[in-house]
Amino acid sequence: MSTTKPIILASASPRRRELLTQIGVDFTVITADIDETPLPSEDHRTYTLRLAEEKARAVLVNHPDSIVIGADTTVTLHGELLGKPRDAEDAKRMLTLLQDNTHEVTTSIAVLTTEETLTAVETTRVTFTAITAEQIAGYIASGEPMDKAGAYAIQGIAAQWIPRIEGDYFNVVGLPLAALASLLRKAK
Ligand SMILES: Cc1cn([C@H]2C[C@H](O)[C@@H](COP(=O)(O)OP(=O)(O)OP(=O)(O)O)O2)c(=O)[nH]c1=O
Repeated sequence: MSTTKPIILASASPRRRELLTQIGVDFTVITADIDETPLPSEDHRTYTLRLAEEKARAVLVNHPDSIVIGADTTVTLHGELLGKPRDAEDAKRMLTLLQDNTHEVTTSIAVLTTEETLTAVETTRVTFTAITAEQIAGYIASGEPMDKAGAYAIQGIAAQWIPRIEGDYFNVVGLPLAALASLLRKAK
C-alpha cells in the first residue's frame, strides 16, 4: 500500500508491527509514553479511542509530515475493563473471570495527519471454554499473559481454549487490519 506521506506506527507492540507488515505497509516505528489510566466513568469505546489518538498525537507533534497510526486494545466482561495484568495474581483474576464465558475485545485505531483525524472502533466477541485452576497456573507460568490485554494471547497458547469468535481475528491480536487499511486509503 502506498501513501503520499511516510507512515509511522506509534506502538511498542511486536504484534502490531507484524500485523502491519502482513498487509504490505511500509512504515517505521516510533513510540511515545502516555498515561494509560482510565478516566472515571469512561467506557471501553471512549477509553480505547482516547488512548489510540493520544499515542498517535504524541508522535505526530514531532513528525508533522507523516501519517501516524495509534491503537489500543482492551478486553471487557460485563462492562469491566480488563487491561494488561499488573502481576500474576491479577492475571489469575482475569483468566478466572474469562474462562467458561464470552467477552468482548475492542481495539480502537487512529490515523492522524496534521490535517485530519481518522478513527475506527472494532469489537470482536471471544468465547472461552472452561479452564481449570491448574491450567491457569501453568499458563501464567509460561509468561504469555503478562503483556496482553485480558491476560491471554489468542495467537498463542490460549488458542486451545477459544473454540469460537465473532468478528475480526486480527482485531483481537491488536490491529483490525481491514478497518485500518480502509483508513490508510483515505489518509492523504
Ligand atoms: C486479547 C489479546 C491482546 N493482545 C495484545 C495486543 C496488545 O499488544 C496488548 C494490549 O495492550 P495495548 O496497551 O493496546 O498495546 P501495547 O501496550 O502492547 O502497545 P502500544 O500501546 O505501544 O501500541 O495485548 C494479544 O497479543 N493477543 C490477544 O489475544
